[in-house]
Amino acid sequence: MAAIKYRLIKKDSRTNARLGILETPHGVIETPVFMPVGTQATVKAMTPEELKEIGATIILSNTYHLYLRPGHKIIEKAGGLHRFMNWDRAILTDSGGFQIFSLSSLRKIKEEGVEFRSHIDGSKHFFTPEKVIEIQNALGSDIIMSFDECAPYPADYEYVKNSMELTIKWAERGKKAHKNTEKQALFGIVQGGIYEDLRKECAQRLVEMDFPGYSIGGLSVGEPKNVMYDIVDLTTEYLPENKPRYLMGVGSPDDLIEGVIRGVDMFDCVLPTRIARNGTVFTSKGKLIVRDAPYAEDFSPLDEECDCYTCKNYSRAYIRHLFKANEILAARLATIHNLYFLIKLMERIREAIRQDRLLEFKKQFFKKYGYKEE
Ligand SMILES: Nc1ccc2nc(N)nc(O)c2c1
Repeated sequence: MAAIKYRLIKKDSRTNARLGILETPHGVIETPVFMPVGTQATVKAMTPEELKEIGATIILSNTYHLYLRPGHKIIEKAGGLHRFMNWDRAILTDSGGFQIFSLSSLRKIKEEGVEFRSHIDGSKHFFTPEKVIEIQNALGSDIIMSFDECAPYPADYEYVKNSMELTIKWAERGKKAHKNTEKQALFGIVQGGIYEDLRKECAQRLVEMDFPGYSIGGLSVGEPKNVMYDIVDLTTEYLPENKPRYLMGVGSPDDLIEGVIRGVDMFDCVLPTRIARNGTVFTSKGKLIVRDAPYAEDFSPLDEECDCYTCKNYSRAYIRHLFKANEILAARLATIHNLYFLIKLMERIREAIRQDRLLEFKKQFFKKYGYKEE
């Protein structure tokens, strides 16, 4: 029996959007889904109960960070990541490839693996596809990622081609090393930069290896939005309909809608939690920097149309005050709201697919939010 089961419930009649159900060992997930990021075994400023309250069904954590601190062996001794962080719904762990390239200094990429220095204390480490699988097996996450190289943007064709070849080899080695297939679903990660032929080749070769799900990596790394959208469009074309597609590191409200339209089922992004801590929140009429002066005597909620705990109980003036006073509650109230906003957005997207009016929903949301149509 495989660790996860994806069922395609309905395809949108005019786009590549899909309504699906993803069954995992830690609960059922309705897709398309937004996954809050909990890199170091916590979604910053949120308790698991608050995450459940806002409707989160799956969260992310990270191999690179948890290996460095507190160490995957300690988490294994604690009974695994679910037990350690008191989260009994689904967890997806990223493999660390991306974090090594974005966080650590002194990296040496070889066929065998990647040598890097910890961003915490400069100690030297060596990740291989086998090591990364072993760490994720110890963490016990429900969905785990292959070890990949996320090519930088921009990068020339030769570099991306070699990098993609390495990602394929590492995916094969990781798949061989992964024994716990009943409990943990290993996804392949499609790379290939912005090059159509490399994306097609990478997707086809990963599909031949028959993973239970596929991530689209190497995007949301600084490329223009329309380039990202085009690469997503062409990559999903080569991925099987009956398996989930996960667009890594995305995103903002417009990116979520555009990604769903192009056939993506799963998303994660640090944006909602990160900007919340800096006092920027999503609202149905666009982003709002609540710490700004105009809100000093604005006693309305962050968003008139939002029914989250924050919007039901606190005013912009109060939340602005908390930010100005550097109070911890500021980050908590803004984070609750931002995560709820995106999780609610996904719920409205799923409803729009059900009613076959996704494009109308996009038009209406974009107009109100202040986005210009692509
Ligand atoms: N934008 C991103 C975010 C996370 C990623 N994780 C992995 N493993 N690979 C990528 O290409 C990513 C890209």
